[in-house]
Amino acid sequence: EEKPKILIASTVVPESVLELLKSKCALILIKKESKNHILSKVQGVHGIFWATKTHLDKEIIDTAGPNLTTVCTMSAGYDHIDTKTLKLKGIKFANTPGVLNAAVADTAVLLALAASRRLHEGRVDMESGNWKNGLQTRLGIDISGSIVGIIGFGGIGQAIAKRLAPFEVSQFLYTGHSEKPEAKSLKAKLVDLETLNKEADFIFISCPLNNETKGMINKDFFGKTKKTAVLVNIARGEIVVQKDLIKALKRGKIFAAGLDVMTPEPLPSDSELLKLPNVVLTPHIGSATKKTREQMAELTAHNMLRGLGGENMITPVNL
Ligand SMILES: O=C(O)[C@H](O)CO
Repeated sequence: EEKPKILIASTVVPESVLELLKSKCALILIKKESKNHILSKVQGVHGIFWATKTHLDKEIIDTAGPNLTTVCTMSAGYDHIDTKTLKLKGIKFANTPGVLNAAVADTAVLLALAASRRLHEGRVDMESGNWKNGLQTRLGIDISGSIVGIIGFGGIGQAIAKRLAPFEVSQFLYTGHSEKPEAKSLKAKLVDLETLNKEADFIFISCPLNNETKGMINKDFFGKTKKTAVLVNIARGEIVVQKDLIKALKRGKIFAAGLDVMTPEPLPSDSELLKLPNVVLTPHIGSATKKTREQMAELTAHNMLRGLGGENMITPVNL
């Protein structure tokens, strides 16, 4: 019996995971992130292992042809995948939720502390010989006693709250479509976005990017934010209207921002975001620890093998 063929669009899959896949499948490894290159290799595959930010669009899915039964993305987010076409064609689809919650939530805490305590500004001042006198010009915002708002209270949002609870937060607020049972032990309260915005001292964005959330954090939003608020985004850049955020930061409509995600990525090196003292940036490294990336690759591979074998995948997305 011939082995199923899978296209692996990635340069980041560990050797051990490639070995596991090789034992059961014929691998077509794509090392260039170019769509044309992918199009030239994808025809006839049974599975697609997607670990690139390139959009997996209708053209690629169509070009793969009727053999294709299983698509697995090595990411929690799947805004870069044309799930509508997958659904239409009855192609099975899985992502990697859960295994990255801790690493991403750690990054959120890192950014919240760094932004609220003006890490970037202080460092830049030191480099330019501007230590200044005393602490009075460097005052930050406390997490202890603060109200923390979490937009999107899924696995990552909850992991952020769990990490921050020992910092003596006074109240957690969250937004979402329904009350989460996990919220109870954290005494987190479901509110609408406007209430969260009005009340929160720290605002974390940890929801998926989709039609509902795209551009949701915009000029109107910043018009109602506390001037002392700290915004952290570890989700997707496009949830925020970046030019509105830049204005809000410049005009003191909010205190600071910590961003792991932005628009576009990579961020152009002349972006205004890089020039603002009250912004802390990391280059989309939320899940980037050795252990987490390995676990994501392993989960993707197991989903793939199960999908191809006609078994239930571990973390399927119900389209
Ligand atoms: O969605 C995810 O898993 C992260 O953004 C890394 O790709």
